[in-house]
Amino acid sequence: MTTALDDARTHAARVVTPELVARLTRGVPGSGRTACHSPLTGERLAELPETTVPEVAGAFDRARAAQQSWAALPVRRRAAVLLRFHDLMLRRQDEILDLIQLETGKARLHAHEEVQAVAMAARHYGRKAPAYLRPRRHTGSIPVLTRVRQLRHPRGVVGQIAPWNYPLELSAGDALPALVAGNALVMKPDTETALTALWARRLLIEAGLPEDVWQVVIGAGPVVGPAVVAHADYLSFTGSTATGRAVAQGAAARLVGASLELGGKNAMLVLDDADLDRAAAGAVRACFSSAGQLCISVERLYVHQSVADVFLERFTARTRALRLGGGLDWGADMGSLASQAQLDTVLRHIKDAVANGATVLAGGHPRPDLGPYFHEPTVLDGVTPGMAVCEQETFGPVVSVYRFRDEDEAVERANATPYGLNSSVWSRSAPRARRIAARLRTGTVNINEGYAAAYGSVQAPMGGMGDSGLGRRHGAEGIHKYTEPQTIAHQRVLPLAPSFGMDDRQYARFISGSLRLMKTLRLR
Ligand SMILES: NC(=O)c1ccc[n+]([C@@H]2O[C@H](COP(=O)([O-])OP(=O)(O)OC[C@H]3O[C@@H](n4cnc5c(N)ncnc54)[C@H](O)[C@@H]3O)[C@@H](O)[C@H]2O)c1
Repeated sequence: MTTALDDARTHAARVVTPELVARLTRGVPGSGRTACHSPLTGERLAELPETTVPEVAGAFDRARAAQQSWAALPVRRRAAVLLRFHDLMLRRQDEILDLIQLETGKARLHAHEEVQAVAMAARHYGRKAPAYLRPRRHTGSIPVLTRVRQLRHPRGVVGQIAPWNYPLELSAGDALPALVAGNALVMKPDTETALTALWARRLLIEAGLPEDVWQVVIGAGPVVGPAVVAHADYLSFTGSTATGRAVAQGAAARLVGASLELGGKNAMLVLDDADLDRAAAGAVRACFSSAGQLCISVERLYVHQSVADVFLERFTARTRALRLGGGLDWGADMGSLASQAQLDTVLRHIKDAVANGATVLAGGHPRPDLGPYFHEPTVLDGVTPGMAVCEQETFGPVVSVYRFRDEDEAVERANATPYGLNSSVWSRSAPRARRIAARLRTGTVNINEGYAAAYGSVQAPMGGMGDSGLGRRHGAEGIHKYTEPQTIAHQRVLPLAPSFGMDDRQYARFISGSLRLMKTLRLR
């Protein structure tokens, strides 16, 4: 009889062949050697090049040289690469789904969320980049006489640092707007999920990206990360709040910009008029997608006291029914945690909560029979302030349930965290839900959805308030951050200085008169 571990080993050997690793790592600078592992087995998946600090500088040199001719292409030519990438990725999605599952341990459905998100970003920026980057006219200092055009130049070489939890979305998804804006890129993925980022890079090269425009460097975060920060013209960081602060300090010292997509402790509010079946199903998805290792997943569930018992019965029944597994097929609803460190945090948070009086309504146990880092989806009740699970991001399949009396209390408690990434409100009354949504201090709010409605709306900005970060991805903000706006003002006929024999006083009067006239004519 084969075990889950035997199956995972067989899949790993079939998918991650030496030929694939050689093809994906071609061009990655690295005189050292490191390795990535599969959470499904806990064993080595592939040996990878390890980039030294001087080699990171070399990657920036190559990217800088390649950026010139990439930026000189018309935007439409660059955008066409994204559209071809979109088609290629959808055609070859099984390859990347296998790889994401092997590198992260997540269920195929959750790996597919990444393919969907990256396809949407590729299509959005592939179609809209020419409009986002088009030169704009503005009303000048003296209307008609001052002609103003605003250009958007690429920043140069963007340094991108990515985590392991959504390795396709947080590598390629964030790279696409930077590249289409005319930048080159030096990316440091998490070593454990570097193959996924490298697969996306190789596919973009097949779609027409010049080889050197996207460089990948691999190595330990505290070594290679600061080397990226030391050379980049702009930084795009996704990861924990603690590391984000260090990156922001490095960027500040060099006076380069940075966008920081950081952690969360996201709340879901179930109001007394919510559709409880829909809310229970939505909560399962919002809490346990990618085994809760999703920055916008729900870790705090606030339920109106009048519906709490009914809601909890339905929610816990659905939670217990989730099928756990690590097969490279569509058979599991939830996969593994990504590492021993993730499992340790989950075990520590549950143990601390239970020791201090919380009760486990569903789950609560690791599942070593399925693989080394599997853990049941877990629902906790009776969690109180001071418990680790109440204050800190768990980043795992653990949610705490709290009851509230009225809207004001729900909003106040949902906002009582330094984080401000995502939240969700469940109600049958749209005006009521929208009113509450506007009071929540988070970068995105979903109504009658956990996270996907806002995240999937790639035209609209997504990002965090407070300790959840700075800057936004998606939409205009998600591409304009990768550009330097430049204003070119052309003064025609009348100079902006005393002229035509006027002295300073006459000139000042003339200007004041013009300002009044402009106000009367509503010209500015
Ligand atoms: N807001 C978002 O969009 C978003 C998305 C996904 C994950 N996250 C957050 O990411 C965290 C989980 O990811 P993680 O554990 O990989 O985060 P992390 O901060 O440990 O690592 C993120 C990346 O930074 C690198 N790094 C580590 N030390 C560094 C340093 N000193 N300088 C520069 N880079 C360094 C790592 O190697 C990795 O590539 C969670 O807090 C999660 O909420 C946020």
